[in-house]
Amino acid sequence: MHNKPSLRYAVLILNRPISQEEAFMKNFWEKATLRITVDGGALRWDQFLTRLPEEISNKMKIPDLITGDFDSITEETLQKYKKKGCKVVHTPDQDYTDFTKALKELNNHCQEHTIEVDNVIAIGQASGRLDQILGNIQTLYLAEKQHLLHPETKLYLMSGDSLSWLLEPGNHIISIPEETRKHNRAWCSLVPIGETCHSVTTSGLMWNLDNQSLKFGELVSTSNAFDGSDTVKIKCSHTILWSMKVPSLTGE
Ligand SMILES: Nc1ncnc2c1ncn2[C@@H]1O[C@H](COP(=O)(O)OP(=O)(O)OP(=O)(O)O)[C@@H](O)[C@H]1O
Ligand SMILES: Cc1ncc(C[n+]2csc(CCO)c2C)c(N)n1
Repeated sequence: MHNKPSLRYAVLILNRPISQEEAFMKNFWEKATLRITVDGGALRWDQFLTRLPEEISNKMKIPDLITGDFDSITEETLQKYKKKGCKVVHTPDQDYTDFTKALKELNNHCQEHTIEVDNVIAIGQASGRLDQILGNIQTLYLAEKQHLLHPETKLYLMSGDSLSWLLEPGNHIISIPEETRKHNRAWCSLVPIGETCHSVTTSGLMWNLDNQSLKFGELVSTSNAFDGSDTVKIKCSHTILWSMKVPSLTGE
């Protein structure tokens, strides 16, 4: 047995209902190195806390940072968290989404406080507004292309029991949790966003690709599945969006 390196991560709460199971979300929040709520995300966090017994929610850590253009958070909630001592950063720029701006503030905060995180996990149901969902994918791209985060920091979007991130050109090995492998409807997908991925080769999937091209209007690998292997291996020539089911965090 060897010790796993400690996981340093930041959690970002976007403006969607938090569908994660209470025990998971509570631990995930408490163990984070940094906690950020993005605009209306502060309301969602506040609502989530009402699902926990008061003696527990009262003892929980407060957000380190509340950001946004503040068109969604209520003044009451903003003041409540200010009083608790949360740092508030207003990001009024209307050329970037609050999620994108929150990543910049996260990076500033890390530099100011000499904090390092290996992973940033943004939590928010992908639902309702397709433009916001696509905007969130654009943020994944901007984080990479505009170096919004430390080059070693990975960014993930968690929506209910689905986890998504970008696979940059090259080779990737993804460990598949046992619970996902055994689940008979565990899905995954490889989606080329904005450009053709000229060559993709995979192993560990129900529908593997062999030096094939992914392109909208031609081939896009949605509703793929795992073949039971411990890992999925992917070689891609261009950036693609990988999404997969993670162990149920919703009790479903
Ligand atoms: N329907 C949705 N689906 C997915 N993500 C969403 C949705 N609505 C909001 N979000 C995420 O939560 C963040 C904060 O949402 P909020 O509603 O406060 O922002 P907004 O003012 O409507 O839009 P923007 O974030 O672009 O300024 C958004 O930047 C986005 O990442
Ligand atoms: C070409 C272009 N399209 C849309 C917007 C609008 N916009 C994009 S992000 C954002 C913030 C939302 O809270 C707003 C209003 C823009 N600025 N530029």
